[in-house]
Amino acid sequence: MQLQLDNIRKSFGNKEVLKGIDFTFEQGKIYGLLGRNGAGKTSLFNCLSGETGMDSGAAFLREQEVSRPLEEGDIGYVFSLPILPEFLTGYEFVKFYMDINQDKIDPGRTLEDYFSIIKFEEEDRHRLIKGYSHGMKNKIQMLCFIISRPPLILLDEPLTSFDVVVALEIKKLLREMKQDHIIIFSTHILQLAADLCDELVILNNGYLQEIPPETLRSPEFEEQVIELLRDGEHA
Ligand SMILES: Nc1ncnc2c1ncn2[C@@H]1O[C@H](COP(=O)(O)OP(=O)(O)OP(=O)(O)O)[C@@H](O)[C@H]1O
Repeated sequence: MQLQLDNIRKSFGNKEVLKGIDFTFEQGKIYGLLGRNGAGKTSLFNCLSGETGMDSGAAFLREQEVSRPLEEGDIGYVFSLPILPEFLTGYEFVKFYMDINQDKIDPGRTLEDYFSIIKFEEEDRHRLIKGYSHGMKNKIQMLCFIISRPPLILLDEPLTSFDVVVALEIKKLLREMKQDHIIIFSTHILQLAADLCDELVILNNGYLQEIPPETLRSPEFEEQVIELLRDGEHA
């Protein structure tokens, strides 16, 4: 499976944020999406998920030589600011989410199993989401894609809100899941990107550019990425 982005453009007023994004992402890999503040990472995710309309261009999922337009149901999106029904408890929400995704659930897993996967304390499961910390809300959002297993998973800087133990668990989980998905992960933490991701892409000056794999494993990795980001500033 591949995700093909074809000349995606997006402007806000006079500001052209995405100037023609062309890229092919492959199943089985975790992609790190890097870019300066305001580069357009969230805008790209929003365009893909349908949160925001793109001005032109398109996104396709390609499977066994057949391409079809990417649809909302193909995407699991973890926002940097989690959006959840605050009036429900975590338990109520996850139960509801499992009910509406019954056809997609791994049949061997129960609601308790899912909460254990994200290390969610028993006592917290029955509290209102309204009172959850940022990291706890992010965990619940992550659980949604663990349950429904969509082909494309977009993560907008999620691991920064997790404590080290949970971050490690989630990294492990993403690595385990990657075979069946396309995972794109935006972050400002270069070490995390180098550690977790199979490939890195930089959003620079409205375009998406691949970082050569040899850079990812080189000792000068950080310097080279910062250099690329600086170059983009003047492009
Ligand atoms: N709804 C909107 N209306 C107007 N401008 C917007 C809107 N959404 C994003 N922008 C602008 O588009 C540009 C890209 O923003 P975006 O949030 O996509 O960047 P980002 O790479 O995710 O940044 P950061 O790393 O700081 O989170 C910014 O200049 C931002 O102000």
